[in-house]
Amino acid sequence: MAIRELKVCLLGDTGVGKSSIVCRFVQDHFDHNVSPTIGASFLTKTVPCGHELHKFLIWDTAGQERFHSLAPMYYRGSAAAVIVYDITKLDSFQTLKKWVKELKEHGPEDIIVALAGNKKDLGDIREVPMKEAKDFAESIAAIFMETSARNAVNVEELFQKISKCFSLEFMLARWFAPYDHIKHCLDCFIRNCYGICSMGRQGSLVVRAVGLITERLPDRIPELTR
Ligand SMILES: Nc1nc2c(ncn2[C@@H]2O[C@H](COP(=O)(O)OP(=O)(O)OP(=O)(O)O)[C@@H](O)[C@H]2O)c(=O)[nH]1
Repeated sequence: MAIRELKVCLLGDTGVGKSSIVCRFVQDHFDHNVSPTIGASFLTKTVPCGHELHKFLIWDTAGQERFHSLAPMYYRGSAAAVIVYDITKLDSFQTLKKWVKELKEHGPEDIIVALAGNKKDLGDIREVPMKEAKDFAESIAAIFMETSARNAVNVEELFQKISKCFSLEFMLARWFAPYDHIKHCLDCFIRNCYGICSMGRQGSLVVRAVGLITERLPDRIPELTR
């Protein structure tokens, strides 16, 4: 099975639970007395996604203000960023908005952004209404989940959602989106040829996809070349 490497960074205020989310995802473990991250830490985990394997290269950044200037090193070149806030701390949601702005201005152009409202288990003392966060996520086309690293709620699901954004079907659909006239061909391609094409760099994959469409669906060539 082809392996796709996905660099992912976690951003957000200190104490919101970034390291705990990563620890839950990678080791299925929760530590009540985790120390604040210094600089950043790095972990990996490989998960299946359809006919592919996705290897997450996870950079868990330090939330303390004194480390803020290091963050670009980690979000640069990232395929996705998980911005974490603590649902019991309104301030951490304001910080999240600053991260969104910074990523928009200085982050990779096509980065996938996921917002995680952590400590869902402390819902009775929440300060950030779920609807407000969800609406904000929608307004910036971000993935949204409320998680609990402590109770293992939605952590796996969060990474699955990110993973899906890099699945073959999803990426092909994104690349071909501007070409409405070959949409039907693309649908046919996905239905008929999925699993045959080799994974590679984006360009070679697209070339191969178009090659397969023209080979298998010659009657569609006029649409492709219109
Ligand atoms: N109740 C509850 N506590 C959590 C949860 N996730 C993390 N915590 C606690 O919150 C505190 C901070 O967690 P960390 O994972 O260190 O937070 P962080 O965002 O990595 O912090 P920095 O490394 O300083 O940026 C720890 O005491 C954790 O045990 C959660 O889902 N629920």
